[in-house]
Amino acid sequence: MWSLAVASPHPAAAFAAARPRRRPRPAAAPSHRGVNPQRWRCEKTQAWSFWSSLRASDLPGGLYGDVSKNMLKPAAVEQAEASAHLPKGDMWSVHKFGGTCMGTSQRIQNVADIILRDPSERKLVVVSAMSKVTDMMYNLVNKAQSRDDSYITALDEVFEKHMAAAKDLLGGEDLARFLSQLHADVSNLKAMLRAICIAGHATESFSDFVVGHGEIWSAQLLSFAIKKSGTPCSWMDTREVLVVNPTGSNQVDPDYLESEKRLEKWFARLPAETIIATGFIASTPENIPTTLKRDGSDFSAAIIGSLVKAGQVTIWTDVDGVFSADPRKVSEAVILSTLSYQEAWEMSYFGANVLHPRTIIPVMKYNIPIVIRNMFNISAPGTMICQQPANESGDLEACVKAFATIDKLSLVNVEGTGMAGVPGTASAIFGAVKDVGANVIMISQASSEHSVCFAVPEKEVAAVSAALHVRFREALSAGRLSKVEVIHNCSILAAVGLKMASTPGVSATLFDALAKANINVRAIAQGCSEYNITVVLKQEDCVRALRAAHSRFFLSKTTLAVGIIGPGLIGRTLLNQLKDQAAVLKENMNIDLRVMGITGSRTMVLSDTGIDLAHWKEQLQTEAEPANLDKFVDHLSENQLFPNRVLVDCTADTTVASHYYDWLKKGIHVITPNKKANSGPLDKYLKLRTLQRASYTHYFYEATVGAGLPIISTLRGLLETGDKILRIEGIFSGTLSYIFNNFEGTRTFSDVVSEAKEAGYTEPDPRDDLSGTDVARKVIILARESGLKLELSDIPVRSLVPEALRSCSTADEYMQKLPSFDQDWARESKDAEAAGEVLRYVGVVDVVNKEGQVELRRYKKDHPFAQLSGSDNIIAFTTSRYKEQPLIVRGPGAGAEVTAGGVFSDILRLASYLGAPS
Ligand SMILES: NC(=O)c1ccc[n+]([C@@H]2O[C@H](COP(=O)([O-])OP(=O)(O)OC[C@H]3O[C@@H](n4cnc5c(N)ncnc54)[C@H](O)[C@@H]3O)[C@@H](O)[C@H]2O)c1
Ligand SMILES: N[C@@H](CCO)C(=O)O
Ligand code: NA
Repeated sequence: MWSLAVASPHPAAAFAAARPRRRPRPAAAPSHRGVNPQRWRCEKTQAWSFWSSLRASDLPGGLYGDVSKNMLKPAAVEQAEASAHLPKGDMWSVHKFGGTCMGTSQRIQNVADIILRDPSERKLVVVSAMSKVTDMMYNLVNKAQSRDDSYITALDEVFEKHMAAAKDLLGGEDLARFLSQLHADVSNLKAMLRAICIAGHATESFSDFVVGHGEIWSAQLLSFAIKKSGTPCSWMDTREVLVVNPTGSNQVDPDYLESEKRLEKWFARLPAETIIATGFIASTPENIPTTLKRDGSDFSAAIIGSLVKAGQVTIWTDVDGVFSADPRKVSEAVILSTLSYQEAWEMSYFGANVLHPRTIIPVMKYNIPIVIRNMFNISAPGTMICQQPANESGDLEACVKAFATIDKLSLVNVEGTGMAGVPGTASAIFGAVKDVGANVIMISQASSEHSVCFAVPEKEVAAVSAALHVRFREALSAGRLSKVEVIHNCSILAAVGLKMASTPGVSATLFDALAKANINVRAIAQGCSEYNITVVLKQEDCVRALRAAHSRFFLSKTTLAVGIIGPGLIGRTLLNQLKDQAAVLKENMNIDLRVMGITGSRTMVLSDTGIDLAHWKEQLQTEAEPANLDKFVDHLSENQLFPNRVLVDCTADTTVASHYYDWLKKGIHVITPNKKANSGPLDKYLKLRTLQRASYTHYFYEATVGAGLPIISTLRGLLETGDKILRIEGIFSGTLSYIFNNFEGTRTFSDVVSEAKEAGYTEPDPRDDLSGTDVARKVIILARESGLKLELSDIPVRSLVPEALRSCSTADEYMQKLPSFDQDWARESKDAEAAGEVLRYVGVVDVVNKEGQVELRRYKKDHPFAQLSGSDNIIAFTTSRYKEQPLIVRGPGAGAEVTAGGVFSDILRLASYLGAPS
């Protein structure tokens, strides 16, 4: 069940004060006079007419008198004379407690305590039968009808249940009175059920009469429990008061005028200040017992609330109020503090089954607030449903109160050019739909009139489609209609809010949230009442859509489900950084990052709610399953909890990179330090970038060049603001920078390479660095980013891997053999030093000439490139704006922490694109 909860600053939020608001007493309020014997007789006549409507053949001799006595003698009658005059000028506080609230003697006592604490002077409490009793009673009737004798023991159970509750709650004379009445009722019921058993049939009114005892007993129990504390209390058999007319289809319409008259009579007899009334049961105008059918006790409370013009109707239940969305689907759903009647109405349509829409109608007429409260959590203020003033703030969040979904729908699309301007098409379509008895849930037609689409329950769509094909056979064969198409497995997502009316931006925000979660909208409907924007989407996307929309409007967390591929040096450093920063992100930026899976090349771990980042390594050893990239990706994309999904590729693998296109297509964002995709075959790269630009799915790769240094973002910034790139030149390899910065004096080249590897600067295979390939890849990435259409093979590269070592099968073998070339390197370095120069391995993107180079060059010792230290990269952008002096970015361009930091900041950029505060 749901309840309401938005932080609205409406004064109604102050409703939590238990005392109902006082209003001037309406002139039409029932007058409550003293006992009037004339009316009492009138009541008696009605009761008789009810009984005479039962078929005599159904009843054993002698029963009439007994049962009618019961009907005519509610316990309260006996107190009538003793009752004080009704106080004037205060309004009724109406409460309703459902079966769960009345489930045990302890709970009934708690209900009594709640009522006693209500400071209102006049209280009317509507109760359901104790939980399960209504079912037990229906079961009795069913058993008797099917001539199953076990109805007798089943009735004994009913008796014992109530006797036990009474013994717990009451004592002395009250207990004796309740038990003697219970005993009398049960023996009457036994006789009646025996009659049903003999006849093998029970009329609806018989059945309703039997079942209604559940409410009678619970009302009596509660009224005795309240009286025990010294507060006068009467109970009301609502069959004497509520008059309803059956309207077919399991519904009844209250007769307010007649009910009000009867209520007046009741009060004339029993002017009580605290009244416990039976929920659910009522009478027909002919005094035949009936029930309020599916609308139940809430409806009783609402009708009675409207009859007494209550100050407030409180519906007690087992949830804290009405939620902003189904909390089983959206864990951040909040309790709404207030809802307007119309909003509550809309919400209840969508299964937020706190209230049936019909419950709202009677109280809405008199602007009586309904409060939904949790009887098991009295401290929760609950949700008040009332009339609300128009929104003046124009605040989008306040506009949308709640979200709801309906599953198992199909869309039917009737399309063709022959509809435009032809009156009667809609009537023909919906006439056919009506003829098969299908319920149309939403309708949409664009003003081009070339198609009408509507949603119906999945189970009705086959009949609808068949009927339309028959109805439009001629139009289809003549081509005036091109198709009657069914789109299965759809769901509806609805945003509900009275104040959406005339507030621009609500639908834009909703659709933006859906687009960013890569959710395709199949159809849209919004009536001009603007309480509700309905979108139809694929059922499989529905929960994600709900979460995406909810998190956008309720400024709850921007949630991101993360999958990490390749927990190597960078991957594990990133996981550590995520672990350390997660709480801060949640607290300060409302970003909730959950790592839902980690996969290496051999094993993987998956989680539905998020891996504990303090223990992922152990999990990868003990709880892992064999790595399977497809399964890994499915796991991430099928998670319903988090609308936004991102894969972080921390491998250097070409195969992994080849999947980015498919992932982006699935709406999964991709973030990577892996250069393979952007420096791979040009056609694939262009395809990937085109897809990325055309979709709402993001692809970030800042760490592919200069690790955490802002290289890609700087270049983007220049390009997007209209600067023209002329040349990008620099030291792009952290490894080679480190090597040449440290390869001085007596040190050997191979030692320095080993150090770079140890420091985590090198590629998994250091030959990728030494061969210049890694630099060439970076040059290609920047060249393509600048608009050049170059392949890796277009870049001439001076490799630093000696010919003889290029064929080594492993990186280790290469590292072992490297020292034999130290002498050659010593010579080259000495030559440079003698000329007052240093060796630097540089990359150039020459945009003007549309080419790139990767070379080992010598620079004078005072050249900026000669000033570097550690794994520094230096990148100089010469542009139209930065022509005399290039724009230079310099700093460590390799290493675990800075690289993982670059990847992390891409993740946060993604979160902010998805709506997190920036
Ligand atoms: N080290 C740096 O300073 C630095 C800087 C910028 C970019 N990068 C890039 O970061 C990436 C990772 O570098 P690293 O130093 O962490 O390398 P690494 O070898 O330590 O980690 C790579 C991990 O990926 C795993 N892996 C390989 N293929 C896989 C597959 N198909 N499926 C799943 N897992 C797979 C490996 O088992 C390993 O655990 C590389 O693309 C590298 O170019 C590194
Ligand atoms: N191996 C790479 C890592 C950064 O991309 C380098 O040394 O620059
Ligand atoms: Na970078």
